[in-house]
Amino acid sequence: MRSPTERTGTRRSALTGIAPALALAFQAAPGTVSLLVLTALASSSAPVAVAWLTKLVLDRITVVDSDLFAIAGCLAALGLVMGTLPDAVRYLHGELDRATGLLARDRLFSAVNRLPGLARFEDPAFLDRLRLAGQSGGITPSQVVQGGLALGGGALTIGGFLGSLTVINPVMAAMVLLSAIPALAAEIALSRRRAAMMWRIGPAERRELFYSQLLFGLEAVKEVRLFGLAGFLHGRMLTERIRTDGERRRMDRRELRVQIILGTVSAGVAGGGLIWVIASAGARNLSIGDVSMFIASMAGVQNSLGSLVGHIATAHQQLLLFQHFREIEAVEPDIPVVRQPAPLGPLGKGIEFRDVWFRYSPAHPWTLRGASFTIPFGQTVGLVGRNGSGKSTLVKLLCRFYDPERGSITWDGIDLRETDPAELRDRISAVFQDFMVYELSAAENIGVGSVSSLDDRGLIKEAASHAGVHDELLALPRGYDTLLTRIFFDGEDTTSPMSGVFLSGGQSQRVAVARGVFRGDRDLLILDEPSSGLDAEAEHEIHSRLKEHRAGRTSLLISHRLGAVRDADSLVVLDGGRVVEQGSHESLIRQGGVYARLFGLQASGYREEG
Ligand SMILES: Nc1ncnc2c1ncn2[C@@H]1O[C@H](COP(=O)(O)OP(=O)(O)OP(=O)(O)O)[C@@H](O)[C@H]1O
Repeated sequence: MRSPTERTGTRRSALTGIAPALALAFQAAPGTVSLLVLTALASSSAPVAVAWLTKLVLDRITVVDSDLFAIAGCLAALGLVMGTLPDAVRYLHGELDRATGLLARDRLFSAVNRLPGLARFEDPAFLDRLRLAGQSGGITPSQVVQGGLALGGGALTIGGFLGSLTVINPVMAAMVLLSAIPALAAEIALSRRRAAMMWRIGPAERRELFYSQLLFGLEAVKEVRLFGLAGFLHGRMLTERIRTDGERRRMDRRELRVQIILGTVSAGVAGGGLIWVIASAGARNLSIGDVSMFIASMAGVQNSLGSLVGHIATAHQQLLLFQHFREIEAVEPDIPVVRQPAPLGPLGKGIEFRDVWFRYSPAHPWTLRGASFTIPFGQTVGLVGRNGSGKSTLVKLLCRFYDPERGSITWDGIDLRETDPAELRDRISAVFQDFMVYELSAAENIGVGSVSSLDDRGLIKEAASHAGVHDELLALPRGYDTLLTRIFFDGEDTTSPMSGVFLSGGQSQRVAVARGVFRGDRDLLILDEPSSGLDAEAEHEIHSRLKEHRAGRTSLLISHRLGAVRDADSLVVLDGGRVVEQGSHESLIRQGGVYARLFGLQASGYREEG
């Protein structure tokens, strides 16, 4: 038998979510919730009042007097209330949805932003949970309020009608009430199955989204067109959709079968009641008013019970999905965060990797196998090695996106595990290999390197000059205010200077370098392949500028172009997750090992061309 976690992706019972969901709704919109309670009271008592007033009218119809007109007046007023209330309720629910949606989103994103590392974002189950949490977080509180009000209001209506029905025929009243119990049980079971189904189809929905993004996105369009991948991806996307549709169809059919059975039971009870009431009226045991009251009560009880059961089932299903929201809110940090982190001062001595072992998960092979080396204060260390040797992984450990499984990385002797990740990152500037171009203006693309100085245009231009991209940005249609995008436009007219531009790969990389430079005087500068997309002249220029910028700063420079790192104070050669060579360019060349061989290969390529 499968565990609850396997079935619905969550271990908690739906009922434990009621209080947090209601609390979220009250916190988001207390006034709206109070108004909804009042409208629920009014709309649930109105049908009972209408049924009683109709009975009174029918019983007195033979004597037309002022009382009859007064009752008719009340009926008209009630009709008006019943006619307008649904619109008011709809509006109030809309308001509640918006308020809870905003608050839930705020809380969800705050919880995700609290995660210090990267591991959760690489975990498909976490991503599925995040998607369901995003869907349910905003809706569930409002659905639970709706369910609660339906429960209270429904109880009022049902109580009123059942009382009336009991006066006329207590057996029938009991039968109507009893017929609702299997309906409730069946609907609850169905809602649990639906929640489990939504968790089960999560991976297929994620894959479908991935294929559709490839088909519609700009990122893959060149390869998709050139390799003729559209049909292949389209087919994969439809296959995933057909798979999820199949699951949904099976669920809908199951629901249909249950609804037909429940409807038949309910119609049987109503039909039996009708036969009895007609027979009793024929035998003159019931008045016309009694008949009208019986029919209204029977219909009222059945309708109210039906909608009550429906609301409970919907709220139950939403509550099951709401557990994902609660689990994301309560998610544990993916790297251990100490309660009282060691204060991290400005780097004074250096950073030391000591016998660092790391793998991305126990299912993955070791990426680093006992790497040891030092980045001394004020010096530049060049890190080189074959593809997949673990260079970028070392950078990620240095930024504490993950912790080593064995060994340690120390900052002036303080183990990074003892530090606050935010404080550590505040002391680091980096240009990553897989740098970002944000859908923001050119100035903002540089300014986000240090958000507190986002509006300092002078500093932004200085950083752009350092990265050799100032003239290009100045020449854009709106200079530094031009959007760096091809997708989002400021205006309808895509030819206007308001529209965005798409920079070339090398230009984008220089903007990323400017962002790293703009971050300012941090203790450690990491440059992971900062010039991989640049032409030879630009590469030479940027390395000279970065060399100037690095002077006296502690930095880690990664590059496959060994000419760019040979000037580093020392070089570390990584192979298969181990440091295999260390030293200056000259000493490594003399050593005649991996570095000397790689350097020789690159140099010979240039010599032949020369
Ligand atoms: N998020 C991840 N999850 C699992 N494995 C990963 C992840 N990132 C990297 N790896 C694996 O770790 C190994 C080292 O990757 P890394 O990116 O550190 O190498 P690198 O030396 O920077 O390579 P390159 O020169 O190609 O940039 C590779 O085998 C890679 O497949």
